[in-house]
Order: sequence, then structure tokens, then C-alpha cells
Amino acid sequence: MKIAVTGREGQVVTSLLEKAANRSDLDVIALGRPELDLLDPASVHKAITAARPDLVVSAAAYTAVDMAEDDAQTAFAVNAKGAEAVAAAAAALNVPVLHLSTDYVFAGDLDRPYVETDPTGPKGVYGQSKLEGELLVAAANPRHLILRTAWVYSPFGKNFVKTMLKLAETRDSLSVVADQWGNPTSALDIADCILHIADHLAAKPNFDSYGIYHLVGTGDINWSGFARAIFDASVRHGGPGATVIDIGTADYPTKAKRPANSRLSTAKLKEVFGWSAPHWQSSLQQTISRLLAE
Ligand SMILES: NC(=O)C1=CN([C@@H]2O[C@H](COP(=O)(O)OP(=O)(O)OC[C@H]3O[C@@H](n4cnc5c(N)ncnc54)[C@H](O)[C@@H]3O)[C@@H](O)[C@H]2O)C=CC1
Repeated sequence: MKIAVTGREGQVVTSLLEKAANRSDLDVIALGRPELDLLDPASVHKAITAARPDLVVSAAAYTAVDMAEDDAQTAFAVNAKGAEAVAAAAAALNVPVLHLSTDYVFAGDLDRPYVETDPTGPKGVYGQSKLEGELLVAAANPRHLILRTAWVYSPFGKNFVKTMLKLAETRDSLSVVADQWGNPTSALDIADCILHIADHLAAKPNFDSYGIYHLVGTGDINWSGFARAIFDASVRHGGPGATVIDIGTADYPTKAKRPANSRLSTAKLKEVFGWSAPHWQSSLQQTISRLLAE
């Protein structure tokens, strides 16, 4: 099976390439700039058509949440029109598209994990652009799986885990928000899930449960609890640690507003695809031990 994935250096892309390297039956091709630029829909069509994949994974995005507040035009061009071009190129080849989306499509004011059918209500430009992307992807390709994920970390790229470990090299204590809750998600687990879904689709040519799915790590925590777990694991592996001080969102102003409750229910993913992610604590241990060994 040949899978084309958008982007070259992203956390999810890199994880997918690494996981697929263990599978001789899979050929994953990463398509990124300059050949595939989400700001240039013609380049998207050209690159995907030339790759002739059996499945397209749409993982590249404008992910700078705070910068997006001042650069809505680029965020929408990449996350909405760019995503639409990826889905349309897949549709033209008559193949499914797996599109990554986000918890930020929700306002975060519910007091339970969000299910796929809950009303959306993004609080910032990034979330609005990703929501628009979901709608355009769904309209462009009936064979779409929109995978909403959240709180992604990995040994690759930029993420909260790497930032915390870096800060602990020079700081004894750190203030971290305690009133935002979510499901930490390893990009390597996202890659496992994508490959599981790819196998599922290949085995079931008549699959018809296309639509939106939530894909996050099992278990939830707030950011300060996540930071403490990172330092506990780091110290256990001989790495740096720091004391975490709980603060409120109001004490840490950011340009873009974040949802207080980012928790996503993954029951639908488990029911339809028979897959669920490991507990976030076990995936975190693996990432920390790997980062500290590097
Ligand atoms: N990182 C996170 O915490 C979360 C990420 N997501 C979504 O998951 C997906 C993957 O995220 P990550 O791997 O963490 O992102 P990342 O920021 O690590 O990588 C983004 C990738 O997109 C590429 N890219 C950006 N602009 C592009 C353009 N104009 N043309 C072509 N490529 C372009 C970058 O080069 C990079 O390879 C994205 O759709 C993101 O919106 C959803 C929820 C949380």
C-alpha cells in the first residue's frame, strides 16, 4: 500500500515515516514544500497526483496558534483551502483522505469529554481555520476521515514535553496552568492509529463509516499535572526536573484563548476501528526515555 502524507518535518509526519519503516508492505511518501505547498492548491494537486497513493494523510498545517491571531489570512489559506485541495486531490484519484484536526474546534466549556457530534465553537483563529478545513475536506471528498487530536508531543519537532525538559535544565521551578484539562497524545500513537485505519480500509473495500473521529491518548490531566509527570519520568531516567507551581489561565495570558476543557471521547474510534491509544503516562515514559537517551 502506498500512502502519501502532507508535510515533511511535522511531529505526525515524522512519526508516520518512522512507524512505516518497520513495514515492508507499506510505502509512505512525505510531500512537502516546495513541491507541495498548501498555499498553492495547484502544487498540492500536482504532487499528490504524481505520487498515485492508495490513501492520503493530511497532516501538514499552520500550527502556530498564537501567531494565527495576527495572520488569519495565512492560517485560513493553509488550514482551510490547503486542506480542501488535499482532500480534492485524493477524491480525484478516488482514494480516501485522513485529515488531522484539533480539539480547538470546541469552546471547551462542557464539563465532560467532547463527542464528535457536540457543537463546535472555536475560540481563536487557528481553531476557526481548522474547523473550516474540516467542512471543506468533508465536502471535497466523501471518503474522508477527520481525526481530531490534541496535546500532541513526540521526540520530534516542538512540543510541551521538549519545552519542559529544556526549561528544567536552567530553572528550579516553573509556573504551569492548572485549569486547562486535556488528553496528552503521543504522535507515535497517532501514527499507529493511522496505520491501523489504513489496514482496516484496505481490508474492507466497502467501508462506509466515514466522518469525524476523536483520536487522543487514554486518560486526562491538566497542564501542571502533565508537567509534574514529565519531570517525575525525567528524574527517574536521570534527566532534569523542576518544581511545578500551579497557576490559573488568567495568570498566563496568551494571544489566543485556549479551551479549558479539551478532553475528547474516543469511544467512537474504539467502536468502529477497534483501536484505542495507550494511557498517556505509558507513552510519555517511552518518549522521555528516548529523548534522554539521545
Ligand atoms: N501539535 C498539536 O498539539 C496538535 C496538532 N493538531 C493537528 O495535527 C496535525 C499535525 O500536527 P503536528 O505534526 O504537531 O504539526 P507540526 O507543526 O509539527 O508540523 C506541521 C507540518 O506542516 C508543514 N507545513 C506548514 N505549512 C505548510 C505549507 N504551506 N505547505 C506544506 N506544508 C506545510 C510543516 O512544514 C510541518 O511539516 C496538524 O493538522 C495539526 O493541526 C491537532 C491538535 C493538537
